[in-house]
Amino acid sequence: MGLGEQVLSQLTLANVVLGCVAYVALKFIYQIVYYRFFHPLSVFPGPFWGSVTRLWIAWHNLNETELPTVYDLTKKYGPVVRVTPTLLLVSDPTKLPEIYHRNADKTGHYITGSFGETESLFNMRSHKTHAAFRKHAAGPYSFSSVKRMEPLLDVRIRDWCNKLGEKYVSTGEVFDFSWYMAYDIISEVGFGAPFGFVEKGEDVGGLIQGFHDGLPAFGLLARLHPFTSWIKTTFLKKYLVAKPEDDSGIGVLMRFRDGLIEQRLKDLESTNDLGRIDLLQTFLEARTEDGQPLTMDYIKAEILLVLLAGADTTGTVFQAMIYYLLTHQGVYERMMEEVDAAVRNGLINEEMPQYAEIQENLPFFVACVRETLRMCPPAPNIFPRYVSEPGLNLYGKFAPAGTEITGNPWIMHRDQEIFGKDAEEFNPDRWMNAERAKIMNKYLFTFGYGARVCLGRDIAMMELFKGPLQFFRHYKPHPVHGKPEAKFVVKGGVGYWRDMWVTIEKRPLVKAA
Ligand code: HEM
Repeated sequence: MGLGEQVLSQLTLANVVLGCVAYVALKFIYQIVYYRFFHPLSVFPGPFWGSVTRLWIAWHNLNETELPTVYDLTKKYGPVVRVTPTLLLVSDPTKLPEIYHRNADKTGHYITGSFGETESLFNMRSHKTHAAFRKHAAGPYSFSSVKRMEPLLDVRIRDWCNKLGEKYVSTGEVFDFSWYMAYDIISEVGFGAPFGFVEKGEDVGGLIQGFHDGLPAFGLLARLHPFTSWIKTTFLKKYLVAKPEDDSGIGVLMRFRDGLIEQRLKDLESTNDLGRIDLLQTFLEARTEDGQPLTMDYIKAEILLVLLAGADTTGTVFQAMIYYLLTHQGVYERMMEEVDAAVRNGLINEEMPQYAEIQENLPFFVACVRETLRMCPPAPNIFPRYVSEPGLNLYGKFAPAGTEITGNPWIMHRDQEIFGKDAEEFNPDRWMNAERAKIMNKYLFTFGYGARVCLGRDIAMMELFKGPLQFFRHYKPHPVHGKPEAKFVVKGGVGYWRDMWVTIEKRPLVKAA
């Protein structure tokens, strides 16, 4: 029998299966040995499984254990930990400028799919492409535009405060302090009308639920990115990429967005000037260098991003602030004394305090907001970038160009060198010293860092200074006993509070003397 025939005679189904299994096993062993001992990042410390496969971080992400696990690892291994075969997690905030410099490209972690197929600013990986597109969005999001939106925010905050009075103070009803005001404000500044969360007192159209349901896919797609890029080239793509036809998850928000845009285009058919100052209108009016409008797919992606990035995040910070003040009675009392004195002395408008007045006259209240943003960033996530040429020296070890590198705001904000020995504690006083506050602000990572920093930061800050202030002036929240304890959960890299059960009582409203 010839050699060929001998080989063919062995080609049974069992042998083929065995061969495949052996091939996969050998490849896996090769990957383990290579990544653990020969890869350039093998000089950095990290957990065994994390350093040889991305499945380790994906698994923790899915189990909602990624944040505590990697935080513990930074305590064990120091300021740089290898958390995937190709990704270094840095916990030292002074490294932020080197990681997030202006030419740093985002990595494949920002793969599109979980939020739809078209790239928004958030997903654009090349810093050059991003810079070209960010120009179009910079105007609408600029501080002067946001200042013009302040009266819109005032209307929503007023509505919300009234609604709370009607629905909860008069009945004494227990409720789960939620994001409703934040969602209505975002739709007001984004599309010129509230979603109606406050009005209806419910999660309209299941949008919040849809967002939360979409988070595990967001986290997984990103963490398994070389693999998910490949899957997107196969027939399985249709199961990975969110689309408006989906019954749950991000599809719900996409349908909602499409309805809003369709309505706006219809309205524009009857008149060219709707007198709108919302973000949707500014995107529709934006023109490229050669005078062309932005494509509808791109506008849709940006508008979805406003919904995804703007509402839940601010709502979560608001919830966190309630939580910290409920659990730090002394801080709450000091904050309220400052607020009441400022109203009595005519330093802030007694009906609706304005953004500039708050910043100027309520230092301790402002410190409480900043401390909440430090302690509880609503995206306690990884934000990876590629190290660019010629590579990066990290505490005597070399990370070559192309290495993926990231910080995580939740971890960086607990750095004791920058934020103090009590960095794990909620202590707004740390912000009361101007010199110290300047340094801490420099390394605050809640809104990202560098050229890709959050575009909606001014909108969020205005909302976070005004909304909680009005709430605390009008109402005193009380924790509810006999309900599950409030818990900060992180899904797919996005955090939110579960079980923020409170009752509220009306406070006697302080007036100007
Ligand atoms: C407390 C509230 C918010 C937090 C903590 C937050 C956080 C962030 C972070 C961390 C990034 C950068 C991500 C990265 O480096 O990959 C980002 C980007 C972005 N955020 Fe926010 N955000 C908030 C509110 C908002 C609001 C209210 C809007 C819109 C109305 C918004 C719109 C955006 C946009 C458009 C980007 C992409 C910017 C770019 O890549 O050029 N965000 N946000």
